[in-house]
Amino acid sequence: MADPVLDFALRCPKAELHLHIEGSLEPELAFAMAERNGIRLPYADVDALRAAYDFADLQSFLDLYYACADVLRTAADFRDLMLAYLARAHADGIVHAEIFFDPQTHTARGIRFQTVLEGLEAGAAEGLARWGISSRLIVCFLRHLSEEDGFATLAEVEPFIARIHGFGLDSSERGHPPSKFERLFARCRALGKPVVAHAGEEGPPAYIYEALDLLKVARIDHGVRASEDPALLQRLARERMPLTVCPLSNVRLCVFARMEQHTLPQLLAAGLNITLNSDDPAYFGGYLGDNIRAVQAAFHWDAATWYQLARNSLEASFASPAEQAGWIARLDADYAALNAA
Ligand SMILES: Nc1ncnc2[nH]cnc12
Ligand SMILES: [Zn+2]
Repeated sequence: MADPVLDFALRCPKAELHLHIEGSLEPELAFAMAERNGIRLPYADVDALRAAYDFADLQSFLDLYYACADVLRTAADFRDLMLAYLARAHADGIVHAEIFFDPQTHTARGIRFQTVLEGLEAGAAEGLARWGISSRLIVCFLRHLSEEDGFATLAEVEPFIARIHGFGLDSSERGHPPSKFERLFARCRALGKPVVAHAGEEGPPAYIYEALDLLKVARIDHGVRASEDPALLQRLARERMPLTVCPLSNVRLCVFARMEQHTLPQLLAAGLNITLNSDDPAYFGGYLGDNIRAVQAAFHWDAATWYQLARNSLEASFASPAEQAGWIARLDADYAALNAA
């Protein structure tokens, strides 16, 4: 490859910490599942579905994302979905992925939580066997639904709690502040699990404060609107709070008109603990490698910046200190080889 810095950024060991497995459903796979499950998607073919990926905001994306998730019916569907994602992740140097899934999207359609979990775990086990890629599952609550609905979902999750590595909050952000879920997240933490939340994607900086102070999150998902609040930037930097930023997602959902207008450079300059992620790669123009290429084309970062981003992702993961140390040793070796070349 002609550009050694980009080559390093693409190949070095890294973690993906913000990935919705339902958002990795490629149109080809969606149509294959629709056919085998006897479902009609409201699009003529793969091209017509892809042509609908023209979003004005988060809600316009979510409407399509939930409609497509209807093809996921059996444990085999969830397994295939997971394995397809892990294949792409492995190709992008990802050694560890923390994967969101939305149980309410499936249980509301009559699919049992256990079916979803077993399918995802089967895919994860196969990904580990084939490529050595490690993964963890994070249950996300849909914030457009009530806290009561979230508690009912948590009751379905609890028999399987040892197999769940954290809890998150996603879906329509505006009008659904983190404070709506304060009691639910207290219960998740009492179960001994770390919690994360989408905040400051479309919502205001106040939602980021609420995620920190009321939900007591270990990471902020997105958080890009923190750039509007200097005091918040200072706090996030001081606390070394990880932000799982998803650049292509932000452009596709019109948070920023162009990649060049993304606030990533400001967030980095403010000393924030930034990680890069793909969010919903089937819908937003690509996987982590595509995000890295798009960001590098816009900002031309040096190898030290890419090293730090990869390191941040490994250190902000919920993997054990021993696992992290092993991956960081490999990252350090790759970085030393680049600098020696
Ligand atoms: N980018 C995103 N924001 C909020 N909820 C989501 N669910 C899937 N992708 C999401
Ligand atoms: Zn997300």
